[in-house]
Amino acid sequence: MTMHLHTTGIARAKPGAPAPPPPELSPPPRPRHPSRDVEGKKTAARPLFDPAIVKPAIVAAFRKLDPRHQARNPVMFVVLAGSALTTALFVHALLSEREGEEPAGFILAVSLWLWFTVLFANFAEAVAEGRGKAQADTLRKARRDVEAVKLARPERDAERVAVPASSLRRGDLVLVEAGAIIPGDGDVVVGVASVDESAVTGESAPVVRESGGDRSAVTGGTRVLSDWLVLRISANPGEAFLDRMISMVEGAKRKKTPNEIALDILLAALTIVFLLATVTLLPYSVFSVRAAGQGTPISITVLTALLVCLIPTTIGGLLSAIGIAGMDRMIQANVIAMSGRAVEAAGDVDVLLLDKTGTITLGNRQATALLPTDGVEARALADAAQLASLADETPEGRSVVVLAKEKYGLRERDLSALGARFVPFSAQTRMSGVDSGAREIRKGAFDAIEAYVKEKGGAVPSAVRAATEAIARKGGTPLVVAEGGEVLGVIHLKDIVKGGIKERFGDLRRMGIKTVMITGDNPLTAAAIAAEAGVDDFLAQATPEAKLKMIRDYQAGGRLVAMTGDGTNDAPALAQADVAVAMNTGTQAAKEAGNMVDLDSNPTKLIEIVEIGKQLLMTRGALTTFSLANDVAKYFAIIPAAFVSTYPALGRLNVMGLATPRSAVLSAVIFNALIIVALIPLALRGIRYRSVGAERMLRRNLLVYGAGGLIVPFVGIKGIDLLLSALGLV
Ligand SMILES: Nc1ncnc2c1ncn2[C@@H]1O[C@H](COP(=O)(O)OP(=O)(O)OP(=O)(O)O)[C@@H](O)[C@H]1O
Ligand SMILES: [K+]
Ligand SMILES: [Mg+2]
Repeated sequence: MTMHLHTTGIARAKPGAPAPPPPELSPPPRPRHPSRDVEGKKTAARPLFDPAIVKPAIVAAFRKLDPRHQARNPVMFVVLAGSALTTALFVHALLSEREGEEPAGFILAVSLWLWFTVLFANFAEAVAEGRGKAQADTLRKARRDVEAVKLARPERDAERVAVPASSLRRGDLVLVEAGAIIPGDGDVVVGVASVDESAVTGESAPVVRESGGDRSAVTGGTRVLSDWLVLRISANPGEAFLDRMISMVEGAKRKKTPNEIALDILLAALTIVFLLATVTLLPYSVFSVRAAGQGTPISITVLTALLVCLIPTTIGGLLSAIGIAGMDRMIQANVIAMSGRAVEAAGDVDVLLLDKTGTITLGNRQATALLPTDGVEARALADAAQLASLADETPEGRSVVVLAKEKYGLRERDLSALGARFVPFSAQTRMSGVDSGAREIRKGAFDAIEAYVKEKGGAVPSAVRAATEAIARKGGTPLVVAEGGEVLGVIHLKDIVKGGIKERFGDLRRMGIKTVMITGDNPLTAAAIAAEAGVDDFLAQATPEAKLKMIRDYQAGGRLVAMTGDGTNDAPALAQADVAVAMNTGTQAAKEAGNMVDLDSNPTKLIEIVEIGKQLLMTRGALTTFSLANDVAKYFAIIPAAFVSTYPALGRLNVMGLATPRSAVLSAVIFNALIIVALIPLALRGIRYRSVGAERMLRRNLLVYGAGGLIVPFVGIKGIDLLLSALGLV
C-alpha cells in the first residue's frame, strides 16, 4: 500500500497537532437513561406515566380484550372467560322472574372487577409497548424517503440517475455528497467523509466513515457532513438496520422467550389445577347441602371469583409488560437488542469477555519514553520511531510522533516526498512501519519484531528484552523498534486503567460472573493490567481464532458467554457468543453477527447490559414469588366466606373479621385487580438492582416478595372490606 494523504476537509488529529488533552480518569457524567428527542439530542428520561403514552394505552387496553390476543396468555384468558360468564349471569339475574343465584348488584360488581382485572393487565402491556413505540417514532423520523443518486460504476464520476431511496436494492451503488442523507445501509467503497449519525445514535459528534477497514459501514438516515462517499447498498427495502430496530423496539416481532414460555407453562398448569379444583367444588357443595338438609350451595359467581383469586393473575397480567420493559431499558441505555431472548441471556451470562485496550483501560496508549539500546543515539531511535509512525493513524502511532517532536524537536516530514511506503499496523502482524528508499523500519510487539529481525539475520539484544519486560511488568506496552536487522530500542506506551473499573468487576464477581480480559498485548503487560483492574482471568497475544476457541470452550463447560466487538474479524466470535454486542461504529459484518448493537459504541456498556438482563430476570422472579404468595393469602380470605353458606361452621375461620361473606368475596376480587395496577411501576422500572451474590439476592427477594405477598393481601382486603361497609355497599 502506498502512502495516501487525505486531501479532504476533515479535521483529523494529525501528528504534530496540539497534544490531545490529558486523559480523564472518569468520563464526564452522562444521564443514566437518556432518551432522544426529535433533533436527536439526548433528553431526560421519559416519566413513567407520560400522558402521551397513557392515553393511547387506555384505548389499547380495550382493543386487547380480543379473545385471540388473550389466548396467548392462559391465566388472563380464564379471567376473560370469567368476566363473560358473570356478565351473562348478571343479565340472566336481571331478566329472570325468580330470585337469581346471587343478588344482581353483587353479580354486576364481581363481573365489573373481573373485566377491570383483564383491562389492567392489558393496560400494563400497552404502557410498556407505548414506551417502545415512542422510541420507534423518533427512529422513524430518520427514515424519510430521500432521493438517491445511483451510480453505474463504483466511481464518483460514473453515469448517475436519481431514484427514490425506497427503490434501492442490495448491491446498488450510490453517491452521497456533503449535506445529503444516506439513502440506505451500506458499505463505503470509495471516499472518506464525516457523517452525522445523531439521528440513530443520539450522539452529535460527527464520525469518520471510509472505505476498507472497520469504519466502512454506514446507516441509512444519517447525514454526510463533508466530502462524499460512494456506497454499496447492503440491505433491501424494509430490511435495513433502522427497520429492524424499529420493529424490535415496537415489540412487533417480539416472540416469547424460552424462559417466558417455561413460566407460561407453569402458570397454565396452576390455572388448570385450580380450575379443576373449583369446578369440582360445585357438585360437592350441592351434594353436601342436600345431605345436611340445610344451607345453600355455592353460587357460580362466587366460584368464578374464587377461581380468579386463586390463579396467578398478578404475574400472568404483568409478565408481558416485564419482558417489554426489559427491552425498553436496553433502549434507554442506547442498546438495541435484536431479540428478547438476547436480553434474557444477558441476565444469565456467567462469563464476560472484555477487550483490554479501550474497555478496561482508557485506550489512549501514549508513548511516554524512548529507551535506546547500547550504542544507539537517542535521537536516532526517535528519528526511526517517528518515520515509522508518520502515517500510523492509531493513537499509539500518533503519540510517537508527538513525543519525537516534544522531546527531541523532530519536525514532521512529508512521507510522499520521501517516496516512502507505509506498512500499516494489523492485529495479525502486530507491527507497523515504513519502507523508505534503502531504509526499512518496523515497530511492534517484542515477539513480532524478534521474528522480523531474525529473518534479516539479526538478533534482539538481551538488554532490549529486559527493557521490554520491565515496561510490561508495569502494565505498559513495549514497542520494539528495528531498522533492517538491527534493533534500535524500545518505545514505552502507557495506558491507564479506567477509574472505578475494579469496583465494577468486584460487583460482577459477587454476582457470580467471571471476567476475562482479552488482549493482543504480551502476557506480562496483560498480567500487570489484569491484576490492577481485578479481572479473574486473561488471554494474552489473542488472535480472533483464539477468542473464538475460548468462547466455545466456556460454552462446552455449560457457561453463557458475553462479549463486545466491532471488527470484521470479531464477527465469528460475535456469532458464537450468547450475548454479542456490536459497536454501532463497527462493520456491517460485526453488526450482523451480534444480537445487540450499542449505539454509543462504548465497550464498557457490556457490564450495564448484563445488569439490565439480571434486573429483568430478578423482576420476573420477584413478581412471580409475590403473585403466588399473594394467592395463598387470598385463599384464607375467600374460602371461609365462600363456603359459609354451605358449611356454617366455617364462619369461625373468618379470622379477618370481614363484614359479610359477599363483602369478603368482592374485596378479594377488587384487591386482586388493584394489585396489578399497583405493581405496574415495579414491572416497568424493574426492581432495584443490587450486586450481591445470587444466593443472597434470592433470599432477600424471597423474604421481601414472598412475605410481602403473604401479608399485603390481608391488609389490602381488610381495608377494602372496611371501605365497602363504610360506604354501605355490602
Ligand atoms: N500502531 C502500532 N504499531 C505497531 N505495533 C502496534 C501498534 N499498536 C499496537 N501494536 C502492538 O501490537 C500488539 C497488539 O495490539 P492490539 O491493538 O491488537 O491489541 P490490544 O490493543 O492490546 O488489545 P485489544 O485492542 O484487543 O484490547 C500490542 O501489544 C503492541 O505490541
Ligand atoms: K389471583
Ligand atoms: Mg487495540
